[in-house]
Amino acid sequence: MVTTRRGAETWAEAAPSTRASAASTRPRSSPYVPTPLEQIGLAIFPATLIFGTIFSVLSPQTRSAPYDHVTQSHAQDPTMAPSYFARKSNLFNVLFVKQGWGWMSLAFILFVLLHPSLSTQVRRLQACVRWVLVTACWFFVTQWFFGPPIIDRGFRWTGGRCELAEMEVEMGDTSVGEKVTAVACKAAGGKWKGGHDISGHVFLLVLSTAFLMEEVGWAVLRWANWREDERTVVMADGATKSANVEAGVAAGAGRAQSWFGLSGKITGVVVGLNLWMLLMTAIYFHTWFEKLTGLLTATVGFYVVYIVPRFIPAVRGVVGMPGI
Ligand SMILES: CCCCCCCCCCCCCCCC(=O)SCCNC(=O)CCNC(=O)[C@H](O)C(C)(C)COP(=O)(O)O
Ligand SMILES: Nc1ncnc2c1ncn2[C@@H]1O[C@H](COP(=O)(O)O)[C@@H](OP(=O)(O)O)[C@H]1O
Repeated sequence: MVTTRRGAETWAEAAPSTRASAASTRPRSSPYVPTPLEQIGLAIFPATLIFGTIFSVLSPQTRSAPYDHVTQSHAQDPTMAPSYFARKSNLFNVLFVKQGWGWMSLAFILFVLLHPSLSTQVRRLQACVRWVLVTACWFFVTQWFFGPPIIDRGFRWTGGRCELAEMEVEMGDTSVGEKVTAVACKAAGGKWKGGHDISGHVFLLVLSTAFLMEEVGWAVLRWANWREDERTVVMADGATKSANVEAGVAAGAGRAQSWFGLSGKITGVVVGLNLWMLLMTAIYFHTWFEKLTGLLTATVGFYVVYIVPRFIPAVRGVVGMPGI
């Protein structure tokens, strides 16, 4: 907790002049990189992946369970799988992650509609624009990108193929090999093998968690004025200023009320489940490199939606910034 000269006051209770002088002496964060607070939040993702990967190597139960490199999973038989969470059929995977974008979107919509910090139509609209952008990113990477999604295109560019499709190509149907996706291949009973398979689970779980952390985190921090907003932005004249100069509502407007509200708490549950399932993917599925590329792909989406607007004023004018 940050205290003032008198020692007993919290940062939020301090006089505005005290906070202003502290802010002016504090080094400014760069608009080109996440703030120190965001860096702490984002570090959770690589830390979870590293911990899970190390755990999978050290755990005798996990190491001794048979692993299939084509399906990127351990034996699925309940008597042989190292854990309930090592099975693709586990309920958290089937009902939660496989519908993960839907759950994240539901939590977000509830937050936009119910949380008092998003009191104006402009704030709600800009939050929805950011959702459309991250949803387009998810859609292009995992569902469709003018044909097969980016994950499937990457798989084929790196030499992967559907074994069944290859057979058909040999029989003269050359169009099949070009059009096939992981879903189509598996549905046709083929084996999707040989390429680099970016982890869709890592991508989805990281991007949707980072999205909720940005949207709910900054909105609640400013609403409660629990901590000084550290974000900086590049203005149209090239000057770098605190993001507060563009804020429509004073920080701390909701200090006397419930900070998170029901919708913020629901978001917390989705974030908690996401992180748990990210850990399970880290322990039981994929190679470390496929998890890393899942993380990097999500990081690109995060950077475009949340950091780029800070240094391109025209983009910021359209998408806004959470909590501002
Ligand atoms: C030409 C311009 C086109 C612009 C297109 C813009 C984007 C439009 C998006 C339209 C759809 C939005 C709908 C959003 C509502 C939903 O949430 S959809 C319902 C829920 N579905 C999911 O959440 C599916 C999530 N699952 C996955 O993404 C994948 O299953 C996976 C987890 C990433 C991995 O799958 P595997 O099979 O395990 O590999
Ligand atoms: N945490 C998890 N729990 C259960 N299954 C998981 C999982 N993480 C990944 N998987 C499974 O591992 C495979 C590869 O996942 P992805 O590429 O999305 O990261 C998928 O198999 P299926 O496609 O056969 O369902 C997926 O369901």
